[in-house]
Amino acid sequence: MHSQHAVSPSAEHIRRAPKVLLHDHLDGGLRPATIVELAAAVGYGNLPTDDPDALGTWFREAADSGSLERYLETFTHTCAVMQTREALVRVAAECAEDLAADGVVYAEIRYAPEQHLDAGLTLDEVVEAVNEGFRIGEHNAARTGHRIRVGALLTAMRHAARSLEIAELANRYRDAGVVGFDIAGAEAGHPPTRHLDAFEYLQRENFHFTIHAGEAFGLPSIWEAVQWCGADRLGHGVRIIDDIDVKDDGSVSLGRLAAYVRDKRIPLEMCPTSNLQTGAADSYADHPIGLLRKLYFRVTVNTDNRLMSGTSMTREFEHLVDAFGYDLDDMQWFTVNAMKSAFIPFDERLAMINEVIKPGYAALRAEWLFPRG
Ligand SMILES: O=c1[nH]cnc2c1ncn2[C@H]1C[C@H](O)[C@@H](CO)O1
Ligand SMILES: [Zn+2]
Repeated sequence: MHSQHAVSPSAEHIRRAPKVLLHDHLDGGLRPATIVELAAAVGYGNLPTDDPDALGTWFREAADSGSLERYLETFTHTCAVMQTREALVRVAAECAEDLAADGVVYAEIRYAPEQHLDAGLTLDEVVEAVNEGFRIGEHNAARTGHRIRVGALLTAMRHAARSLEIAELANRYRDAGVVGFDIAGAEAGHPPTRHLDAFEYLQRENFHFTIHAGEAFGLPSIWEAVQWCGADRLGHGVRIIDDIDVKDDGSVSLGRLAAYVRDKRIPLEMCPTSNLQTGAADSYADHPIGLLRKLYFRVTVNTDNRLMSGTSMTREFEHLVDAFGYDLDDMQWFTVNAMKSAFIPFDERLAMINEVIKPGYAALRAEWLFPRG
């Protein structure tokens, strides 16, 4: 029997397959050439180099330190050039265009509005500029035949004290382009429970949020995010693996927390390349995503920071195909998982799955039936 299922998808297949991205930072995905141009326009003189190629390499190498704290230092440069309305509109538009060209059909892009106030913008102006950029990017992408929908997640920085204000901001724009809330930044020493008032506010408002947890710090951070804060999803969550015991005979037992996360279908926003750079995993083949997928956790595949990780959704899937032998069915499984876990309304998620994602994979799977010439 000739079956597409046994065929490893090519890079071109992977790029054309519909993909869903839930965890991607706006300030971690700029085009190097755009950073150089914006820096010149706003007079930012601290870039390590003005050559776009060299700058792209610099970001990847600087982020490849094995430490989340050092990784996060590289964002000083991207945030520095994202302080004006024009810059934010442009960066957001290019983000949507780049993702659409990579075959992403739905994306939730996060950023921290509080990091874009240095030149005098208000929080509301930041949100409105980014939303405008996403709409422009969606429109431009559609004109080139790539349809994408982009929603914003507003991030509060976990070392700062503005989380309630940012949660209120997110809720204010919830029917105007913002689909949820997030907490990011250095994990060790900044437990999510410090931001309980923000999470409780969002719960009272029936709004959605995800929390970066279990990346640089282990199970206690995941436990707090889930059981104290009520996170709808976990950013990374890789350390849930510490609560899973694989015995020599291959049998597996889950601790209480891992069982809870799986039973409740709590989505894990996994970002393999980012995890290798910050030291949360040693290699693609050793990345917990392989075991978690086998155990049917609600795993999703994400880019985190395309600039710092030199990655894209296509590249993340290429690495996983190499490491675990995934085929188009696996890709569809990850993609449907992600769409089910999105923060847009249920009927829209279902329509994306049934009208866009499944038909897209079906068309790719059927290609072997037709001669190519
Ligand atoms: O992987 C991450 N973990 C924690 N914080 C992160 C990660 N990637 C980016 N950030 C931070 C740096 C950005 O400036 C901020 C908002 O996007 O979120
Ligand atoms: Zn992140």
